[in-house]
Amino acid sequence: MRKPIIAGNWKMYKTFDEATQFLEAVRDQIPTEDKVDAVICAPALYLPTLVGIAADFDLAIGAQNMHYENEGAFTGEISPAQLSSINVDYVILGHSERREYFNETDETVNKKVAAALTAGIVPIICCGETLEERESGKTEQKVSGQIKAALNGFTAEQVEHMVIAYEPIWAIGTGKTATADDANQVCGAIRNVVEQLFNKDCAEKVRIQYGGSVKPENIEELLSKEHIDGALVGGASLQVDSFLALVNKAIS
Ligand SMILES: O=C(CO)COP(=O)(O)O
Repeated sequence: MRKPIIAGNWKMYKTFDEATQFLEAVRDQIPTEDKVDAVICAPALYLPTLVGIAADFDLAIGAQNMHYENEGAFTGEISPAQLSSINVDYVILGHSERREYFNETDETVNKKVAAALTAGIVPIICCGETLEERESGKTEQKVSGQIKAALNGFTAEQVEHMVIAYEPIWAIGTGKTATADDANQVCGAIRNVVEQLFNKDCAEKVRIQYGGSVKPENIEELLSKEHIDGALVGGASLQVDSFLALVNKAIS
């Protein structure tokens, strides 16, 4: 049985005060039983403060990106070693917005996954197809290619602790959710790829999230499906009430 993981991706939203107030508000309401992993992936600027606030309750803090080198002349970048030095637990890698606007490629995602492992940070590896790819029947081909590239060079023991997020690009921030059955089918295809590349045990252990217009109203149906182990949530993770509702629904 895989433990569900609900991760909020705040993207480039919230001021510092809004971010700290969110965590203070969540502090006393987050479920204490160990039945769900709740994560907030915040703007890098706030990570040390948020890690400090969340240290005494059940919320993990993640970054939204990082470089693959631990140090160097890379102005404006943040390294895996720097993230781990402030006890960041997770990092989102290969989000479609980074692939589209910031030249993230399958190759850099693969290097970043390796760097995250070395730094002891759990990667949340994103994949997903465009509307055009979906409509031309290329969804599984696209997603399998991204996952094969991202997982190239690792062992089953490493991969089983990673998180994969299937986020169809056309469903991100649009209010259009893939149907639970469609999302489950693609998540199942990803699990098959993991089984082919590694083994059945690894495929059964790796957690696969769905992302794209997830909200309290649709999360239960998504999570009721065999291959969907959680959600990577943008808009609905920005309000305390909806984030908590998502986390609570993941355990009920
Ligand atoms: O991109 C996403 C999470 O990484 C999804 O965003 P929305 O939940 O706002 O559609």
